Amino acid sequence: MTAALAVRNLGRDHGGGQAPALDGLNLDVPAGSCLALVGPSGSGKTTALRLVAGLEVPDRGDVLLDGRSVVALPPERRGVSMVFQRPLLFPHLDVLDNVAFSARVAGASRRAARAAAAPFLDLVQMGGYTTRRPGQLSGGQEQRVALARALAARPRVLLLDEAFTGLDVALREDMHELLHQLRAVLEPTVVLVTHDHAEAAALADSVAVLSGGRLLQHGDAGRIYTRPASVTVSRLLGGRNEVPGVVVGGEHRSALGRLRLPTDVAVPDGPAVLLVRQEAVVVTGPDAPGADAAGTVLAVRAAGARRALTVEVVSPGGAAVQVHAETSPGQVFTRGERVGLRLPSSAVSAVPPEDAGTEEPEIADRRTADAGRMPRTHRVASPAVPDAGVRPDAPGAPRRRNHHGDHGT
Ligand SMILES: Nc1ncnc2c1ncn2[C@@H]1O[C@H](COP(=O)(O)OP(=O)(O)OP(=O)(O)O)[C@@H](O)[C@H]1O
Repeated sequence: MTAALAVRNLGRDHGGGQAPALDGLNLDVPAGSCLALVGPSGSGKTTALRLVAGLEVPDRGDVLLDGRSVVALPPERRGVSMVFQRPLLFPHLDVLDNVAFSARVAGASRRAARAAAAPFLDLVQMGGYTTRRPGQLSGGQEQRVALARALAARPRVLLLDEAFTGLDVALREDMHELLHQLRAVLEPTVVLVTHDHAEAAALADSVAVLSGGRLLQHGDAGRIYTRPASVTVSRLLGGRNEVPGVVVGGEHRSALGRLRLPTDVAVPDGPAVLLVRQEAVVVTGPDAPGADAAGTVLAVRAAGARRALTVEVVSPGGAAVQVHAETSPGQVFTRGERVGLRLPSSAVSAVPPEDAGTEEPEIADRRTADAGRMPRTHRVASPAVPDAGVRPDAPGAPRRRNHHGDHGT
């Protein structure tokens, strides 16, 4: 019940002079692994899932399961199930009949289909709700039933399109735990689309970053956040710290001072932007041993159980740079306080500047306009209109309405 998924040069155009929704996508997802697709709204994530599911036909390229092309197969014969942000259960069927649906479509009797469906409801801990109608369930319960229905089709590949987005934090964490358990038992290959970096980091083995229909980077989930290939990827992954400077002999020099780069960060000598994840920055007392820099707290903001700090560091020459950090629960800092900053080498990387006009090396003896540029407010988009897709196992179901209000063809 698992398959290696590969997409090759996958492309989809919608015409009308629009840029391709997906342009030359190449991805390999090993059998049983989980890939997270992330990227801004309109970057082609849902299109990629729909092409894999067979809900749309690619204009170019191929989709392969265990090395065999499935593009000529209808959705219901691909061994792929998709779960959407909205559960899309049949309101007139009880929970068990909803989960039994794919077996019924395949020709099983109602009794046999219900018997086969029951264990999947148990798996999602909804075994006690078999006779309820979807309208009698909470949103989280409905989503569990939708997941059970997708799994009951025994997919080799499970596609989750922002399937946990509408749930509250506690419920989302429950669903994450459930997905871990389901993966251990059923081992489907999973591709999930999410705007939530914590979700991608928690669930995925690898993360692919899309922008404008193109793949910018695909890498190990444990590394891509600390080794983004570019400033753009860093921003798309929610990274907030970008410190312009220069690299000389494996050392980054900036208003922060001199930082030795990890040996696996291969950046040539010259202008380079230092990237460091805000959650990896360690905030200490100003004179704590081992601090890489010291600065003044400019802002403190609640970030769940943690605090997000903005710290201004001024070099001896007067160059200023802002560093974003997240403190551990229990650490208390106030505006105006002097603090030390430690930048663990495992979380530090450097990439060439993308825009020579705005990413000037900042080692000169002057204050910069960085105060206005550095504190990035990265947008973690959340679509205004929830996905209203169809299931591949629902023949004749209507195409979804996309987020821009127009219908598919
Ligand atoms: N049926 C359609 N007709 C025309 N254009 C479409 C259609 N479906 C999608 N698009 C366009 O294709 C591009 C990619 O859309 P897609 O839904 O794949 O993006 P996404 O990354 O999933 O976005 P979001 O995060 O908002 O869900 C967008 O520019 C979108 O407007």
